Amino acid sequence: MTVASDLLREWMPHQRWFGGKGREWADVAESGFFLERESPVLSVHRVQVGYVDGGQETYLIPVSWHDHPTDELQHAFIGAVTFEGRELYGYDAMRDRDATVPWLQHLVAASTVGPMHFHPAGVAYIPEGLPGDIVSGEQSNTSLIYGDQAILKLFRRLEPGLNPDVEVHDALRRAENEHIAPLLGYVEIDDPDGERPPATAAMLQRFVANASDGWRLATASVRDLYAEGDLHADEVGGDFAADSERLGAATASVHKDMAAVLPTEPADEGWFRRLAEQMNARLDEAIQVVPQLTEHADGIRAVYAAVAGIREPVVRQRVHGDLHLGQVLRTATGWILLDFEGEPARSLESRRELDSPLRDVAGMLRSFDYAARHMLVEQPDDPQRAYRAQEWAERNRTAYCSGYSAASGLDPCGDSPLLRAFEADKAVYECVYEARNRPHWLMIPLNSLSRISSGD
Ligand SMILES: Nc1ncnc2c1ncn2[C@@H]1O[C@H](COP(=O)(O)OP(=O)(O)O)[C@@H](O)[C@H]1O
Ligand SMILES: O=P(O)(O)O[C@H]1O[C@H](CO)[C@@H](O[C@H]2O[C@H](CO)[C@@H](O)[C@H](O)[C@H]2O)[C@H](O)[C@H]1O
Repeated sequence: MTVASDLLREWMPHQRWFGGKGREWADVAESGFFLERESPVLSVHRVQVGYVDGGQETYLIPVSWHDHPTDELQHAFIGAVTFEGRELYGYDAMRDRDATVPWLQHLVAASTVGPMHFHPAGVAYIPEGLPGDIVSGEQSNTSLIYGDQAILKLFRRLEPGLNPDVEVHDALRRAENEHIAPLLGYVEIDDPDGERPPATAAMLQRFVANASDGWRLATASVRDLYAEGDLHADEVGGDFAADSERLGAATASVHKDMAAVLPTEPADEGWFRRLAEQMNARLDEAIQVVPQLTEHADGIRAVYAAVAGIREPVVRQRVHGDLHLGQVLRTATGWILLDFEGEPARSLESRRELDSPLRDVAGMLRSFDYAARHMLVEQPDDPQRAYRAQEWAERNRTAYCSGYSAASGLDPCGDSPLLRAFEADKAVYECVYEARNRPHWLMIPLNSLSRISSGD
C-alpha cells in the first residue's frame, strides 16, 4: 500500500485535524493494510512525520478506493494511483458513507484485522449495518454519527497506550455518572515494531440526540445581549447564567466521580514548583510561535511564580484536561461532558497525569471569555460592546463557580493564584492554537493575557 504514500503526504497537511501545521518536516514514512478488500475497498494508513524540531507524530488515515472517479465524492478525493496494473481513485474514507459501515460491523464481531483489534464494551446495542455521517466542524479528530444512535471518533494522532477518552469514559460509566455519554466500544492498533503498547484508533459511544453544544448556546446568548444595547445580561432574552450554573454543578459531579474511581494523590510543594516550571516552559515555546506574547511575558511569569509558593492542601486527580463550551452538550435534562482526551497537542503520558480540577474550571472560564469576545474580533474598537462582553463573561463565570461550589462544597473561584495561573497557561496554549489554526482569532487569547498579566 506504499503507493498511497505520496498522495497522503500531500493531502494530510491541509486537513483540519493535522496538528503539525507550521512545523517543518524532516522525514515521513507510511505503512498501510486493508481493512476491507471487497467493495468498499478500505485501507488504513499510518503516516509518521518527523519534524526538523525533533518531534514526531503518527497520523491515522483510512482511504476508500474506487475503480472509477465518483462524482458524489469529489469533495473527498485524495488522488489516483496505479496499483497492480489498475487505476484506483482514493477518497477520504470518513466522507465515503459506504466505507463507514465496516467499523461497526467489526466492533460487533469483536474482530481482529491485521494489526487492528475491535473491542465492544458489551454494555449496549451497537447499530450495526448503518452508514455514518461525518460531523462537520472544527475538530482535532474525525467523528461519524450512525443514525443518531452512536458516534465513532477516529483518533487521528496515534500514541501508544489507551487513550484517556476511552479510559475515563469507561471509569465514569462504572461510577454511573449521568453527565457522560456511555462508551460502546473502542478500536486499537498494534505498534508496528511490537515494542510499545497498542494505540487507540477509535472510540464508539452513545450519540446524545436532540442536544445543543454549549458554544452554540452561549454565543446565541451573547448575540442577544449585543442586539440590546441598553439592557443588561439578566434583562435580555437568552440569558445563559442558569445554564452556566448547571454546567458548574455537572463539572463538579464529574470531578467527584473521577476522584472516586481513578487514582488521586495529595499535591506537595514539589508539584507546585514543577507546575510553575512547566507553565514557564510552555510560555517559552509559545513565544517562539507567537512573538507578540513577549510583551506580556513578565506579567505572566509573575502569575506563575505565585503558584510555586502555594502551601494549601490540594488533591491531584484525573481531570478532563481541555474543558470548553464546545465539549459540552445541553440535553433536555442537563449537561453532558464530552472528549476526555485532554489537549490534543500534549503527549498521552502528560494527559494522564494527576492534576488539579481547577485546570478544567479555568478551561471553562476561558471559554466564557471566548464566547463573550469572539464577536469583538470584527469590531475591535467598540467600547460599548467590549463592556457588555466583560459583563457577560463575569456573570456566567460567577454562575458557573456557584454551581460548582453548591455541588461540591468547594468554591473553585475564590481568590486563587492556582486558578489564575491555569487561566494564563490555557490562554498561552490558545495563542499557539489560534496562530496555527485561526490566526484571525489570535487577538482573543492575546487580549486576555494582556488583562491577566496586568492584574486586571
Ligand atoms: N456522544 C455524543 N453525542 C452527540 N454529539 C457528540 C457526541 N460526542 C461528540 N459529539 C459532537 O462531536 C463534536 C466533536 O467531538 P469531540 O469528542 O469533541 O471531538 P474532537 O476530539 O475532535 O474535538 C462535539 O463538539 C459534539 O458536537
Ligand atoms: O475541541 P478540541 O479538542 O479540538 O479543542 C481544540 O479546539 C478548540 C476550538 O475548536 C479550542 O478551543 C478554543 O476555542 C473555543 C471556541 O471555538 C473556545 O470555546 C475555547 O475556550 C478555546 O480554548 C481548544 O483550545 C483546542 O484544544
